[in-house]
Amino acid sequence: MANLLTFEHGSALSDDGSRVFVDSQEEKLIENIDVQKNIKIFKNISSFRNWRRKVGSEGKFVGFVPTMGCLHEGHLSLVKQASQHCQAVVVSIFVNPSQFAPHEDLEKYPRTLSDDLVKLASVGCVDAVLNPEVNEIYPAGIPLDVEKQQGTFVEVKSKSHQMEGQTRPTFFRGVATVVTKLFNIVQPDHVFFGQKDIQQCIVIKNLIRDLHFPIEMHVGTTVREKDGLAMSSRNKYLTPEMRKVAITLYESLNETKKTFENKIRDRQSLLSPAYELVDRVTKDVESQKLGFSVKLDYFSLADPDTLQELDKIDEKGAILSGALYVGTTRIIDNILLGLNLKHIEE
Ligand SMILES: Nc1ncnc2c1ncn2[C@@H]1O[C@H](COP(=O)(O)OP(=O)(O)OP(=O)(O)O)[C@@H](O)[C@H]1O
Ligand SMILES: CC(C)(CO)[C@@H](O)C(=O)[O-]
Ligand code: BAL
Repeated sequence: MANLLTFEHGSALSDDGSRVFVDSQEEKLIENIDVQKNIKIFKNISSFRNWRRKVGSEGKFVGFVPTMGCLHEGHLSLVKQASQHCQAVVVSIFVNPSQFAPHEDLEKYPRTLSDDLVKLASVGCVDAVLNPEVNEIYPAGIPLDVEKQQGTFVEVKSKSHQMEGQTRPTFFRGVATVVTKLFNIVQPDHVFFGQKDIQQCIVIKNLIRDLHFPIEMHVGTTVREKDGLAMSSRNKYLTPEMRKVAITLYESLNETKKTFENKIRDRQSLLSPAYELVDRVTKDVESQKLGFSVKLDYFSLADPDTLQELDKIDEKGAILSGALYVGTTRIIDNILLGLNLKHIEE
């Protein structure tokens, strides 16, 4: 690596303005990623913009995968999808404070940058990683208490209060705000989000439309572990005992899916088997005294456009989703009934 200019402890600025890491642990990583695989790692928005301008002037389409890091195969599948649509792929790694409520896990959220970079390098199709500091993204600061916040925020009304929004009332405001900022910085042509966070996809679809972003959104199917558990960075929090129990959420959604496939369409008959399974597991875990508890947050059977809860599914289909606490870890999942992902994308 030529002409490194050290500018803060543990990191350096290469001559094209991209940031690389030079502490002893990561020195090898630079050779691996920055030189061999040619991933540019940007800490700084203005140096990213220089790179973006150059890529645009070469006539390349830019695909963008926003993440909070602690990458797994779900993220990598979006990266691969991006490389099929675009000549340049950007991944952001930014744990966004504004989508965490004060009681949530911002502090302990896994931050695994070195591992993430190795994974991205192994995919071989990532051109740039944007890893900004919180104060650059939020120049006015970002206290988690919404009442104390200052500056500019984005809300997608009528899509943010249902389902996930009931338990996390300011979550989608935080997501919409940071995604708007990231879209303004990255200026992508195509963006890639995962079905696992299906309501987030719907919020972003509306945001792109309402704010006239010239961006096409793609939704990647949920990548699952062998037993069916949706991959998720927060699965890291689960102990082996919790991990076994976590599959209950997907299994219960599948109970409802089987009922739907038997041509049943009314809410109560559809959701009963799911509630029964969770109830059974909740009691089992309690009686086995495993040292943690299981608690259902919600099941939702919602209209795919309005996100309103349905009493009956019609030809339009429905989003079946749920959230389950396994100990203090909250996992989410969903299955589409009678519609496909194209409907969510368009
Ligand atoms: N299992 C998965 N399959 C496909 N895409 C996924 C999967 N998990 C996450 N994604 C997508 O990756 C993008 C970045 O998500 P994020 O970094 O929050 O990871 P996460 O695993 O969802 O984390 P968390 O556990 O905090 O919800 C989002 O668009 C998300 O929907
Ligand atoms: C879209 C996102 C990166 C915004 O912080 C986050 O909500 C996520 O990882 O799903
Ligand atoms: N993947 C969604 C990020 C969050 O739950 O904060």
